[in-house]
Amino acid sequence: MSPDATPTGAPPTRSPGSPAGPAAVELTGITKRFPGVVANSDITFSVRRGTVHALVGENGAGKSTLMKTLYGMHQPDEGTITVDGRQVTFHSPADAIAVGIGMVHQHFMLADNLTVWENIVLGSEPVSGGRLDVTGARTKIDELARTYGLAVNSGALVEDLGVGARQRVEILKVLYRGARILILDEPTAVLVPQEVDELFGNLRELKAEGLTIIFISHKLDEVRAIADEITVIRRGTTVGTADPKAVTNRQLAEMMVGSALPVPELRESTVTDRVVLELSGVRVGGGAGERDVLSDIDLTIHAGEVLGIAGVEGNGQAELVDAIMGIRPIAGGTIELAGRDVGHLSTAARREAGVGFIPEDRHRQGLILEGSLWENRILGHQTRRPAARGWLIDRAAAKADTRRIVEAFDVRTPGIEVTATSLSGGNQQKLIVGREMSEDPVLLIASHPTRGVDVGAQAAIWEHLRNARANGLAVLLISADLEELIGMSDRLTVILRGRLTGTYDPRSVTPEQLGAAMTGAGEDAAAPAPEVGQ
Ligand SMILES: Nc1ncnc2c1ncn2[C@@H]1O[C@H](COP(=O)(O)OP(=O)(O)OP(=O)(O)O)[C@@H](O)[C@H]1O
Repeated sequence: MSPDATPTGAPPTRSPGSPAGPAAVELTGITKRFPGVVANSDITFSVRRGTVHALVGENGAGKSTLMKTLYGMHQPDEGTITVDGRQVTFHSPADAIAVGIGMVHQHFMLADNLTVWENIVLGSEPVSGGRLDVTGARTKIDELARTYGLAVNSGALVEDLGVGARQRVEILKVLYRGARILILDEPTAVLVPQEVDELFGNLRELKAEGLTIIFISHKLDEVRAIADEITVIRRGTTVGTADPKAVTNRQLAEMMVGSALPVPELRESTVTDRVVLELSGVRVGGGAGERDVLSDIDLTIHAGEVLGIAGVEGNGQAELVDAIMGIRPIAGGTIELAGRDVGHLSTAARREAGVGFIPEDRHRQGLILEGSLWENRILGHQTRRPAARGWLIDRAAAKADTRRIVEAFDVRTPGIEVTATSLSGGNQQKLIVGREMSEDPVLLIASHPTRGVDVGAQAAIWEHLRNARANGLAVLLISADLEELIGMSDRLTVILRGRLTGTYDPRSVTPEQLGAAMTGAGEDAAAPAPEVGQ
C-alpha cells in the first residue's frame, strides 16, 4: 500500500501480488494511457484460481480499463499478463476467449428477437456434417445450465426474459465458449435483492467447479458478502488487497475515496401542496393483441416532494417514464404538468415546460457517445438557454456551462472537448445528472440516478437532489437500490405488472417489506402512508 492511501483504522490488507494459492490471473506493472489520462499506472493485480475476486474503486479509478485489458479489448502500454502461469499477449477479445477468459458487460448484448440458445451460440455456431447442430448445441447449453445452477429455458425468446434471466444467458454465453475465468462488470447494478441472491448462488456454484470470477462493483455490502478477496484501485494504481471478512464498508470507502460512507436521507419535509405532476387513469397499450403494459395509473407529485417507485425491472417502470416524457403515446387518461394537460405534447415540448430527465440507459437515451462533453450538454436542451441564442447554438455559453457542470458535479475528465465515450461510466452518469439538474426543472424524472457511481459521487448527487427538492423540485425517483429509494423518498409506491399497488411510508417500511410487495407477495401488507403535504 502506498503511504498516502493508508486509511484511518487501517484495514487488514495484503500486499498485492502475493496470493496464497496458484494464480489464475497475474497482471504485473500494467500501464495504459489515453490522451491526457493515465487510466492504469503500474497496476499489479493477482487472482487466485477458484476464487471470487472483487475490484473496487471510485469512478474513473481505472477498473474497466484494467478488465478490458485483461479481456483483450485494450493493449497495455506497459506490463505483462499471465494466465494460468503462462504469459500471454492479446490482440483482441478472441485471443482472451481462446485462453478461457470471458467477460459479461454491464450493458447486455443479447438479440431480443432470438431465443436463448440462439443467442448463446451466436458467433460460435456448432456445425455437424455441414449443418447447424441444433440438438448438440441445446444439449450442451442445458448441461451447462444444470451444472452451474443457471436456470433458463433455452427455447424462450430473450425479449420475454427479465433482467436476472438475461444475465444468466450472458453468463452461459461465455461458459459455452469455454471460459474458466469470468469477468463481470457491475453485475448487480440492475438486479433487485432477490436476483442478487440468485446471482451469488450461481457464482458460488461456479467457484465450486473451480472457475475464477473477477467482478467490479460499487456496492460494498455485496462485495463483502461474495468476494474471497478485494482489490482496491485508486487513481489508476493498486491501493491494496483486503480480506472481506475483516474489512468494514467504511474502511473500504476510505481506501477508495478517502472519505466515509454516505447514507441516503432526506431529513426535514419540504413537501408543499402545489401539485406539479398529476397522472389520472393513464393507460399504455402493449401493441396489437397484447395486454396493456400500464393500466389505471393515478399518481400525484407535489413541489418539494420525491415520489419513489419500487419494482422488479420490467413491471412497467420504463413505460411509465416513457409515457410521462412523451416517448410513448398514452392510450387513455391524462398527464398534467402544473395544471396543464401535456399528455399529447412532444418530448421536446415537455422538456421545454420544465421536465428534466435522467434516463435508465445512459448510452441509448442519455448521451451521444461520439459527441464532445459540451455537445452532450446541449443534447435535448438545444432550444433553451444557455445553449440557444435565437435560432443559433451559443457555443461559448454551452462550453462555459459544461465547465460549470464538470466542476459542480465533479466529472473527472481531461477537458470538455473529449468525447463522452472516453469518460468512465460513473462520470458519464454525473454529466447527465448535472445537465438535467441545470436550468431549474420543475419536475425531474430520475431513473436510477446513481447507478454506477461511486459512494462519494452518490453522496454528491443525493445532496444535489435534496437541495433542489428544498427549492421546490418535484422528483419521480425510480431505483433498483432500495436503500436509496427508502432514504430519498417522501412517499413510496410499488409498480407490479403495470399497476401501482400501494403506498408506503419510507419512514417505516423495510427493504424486506418492499421486496415482498415488488414480487406481489406483500400486497396485503400495503399500509397507506400518511398523505404527505396534502
Ligand atoms: N476509450 C477511452 N479514451 C479515453 N479515455 C478513457 C477511455 N476509457 C477510459 N478512459 C479514461 O480512463 C480513466 C479510467 O476509466 P475507467 O472506465 O477504467 O474507470 P472505472 O474505474 O471503470 O470507472 P467507473 O466506476 O466510473 O466505471 C478515466 O479517466 C476515463 O476517462
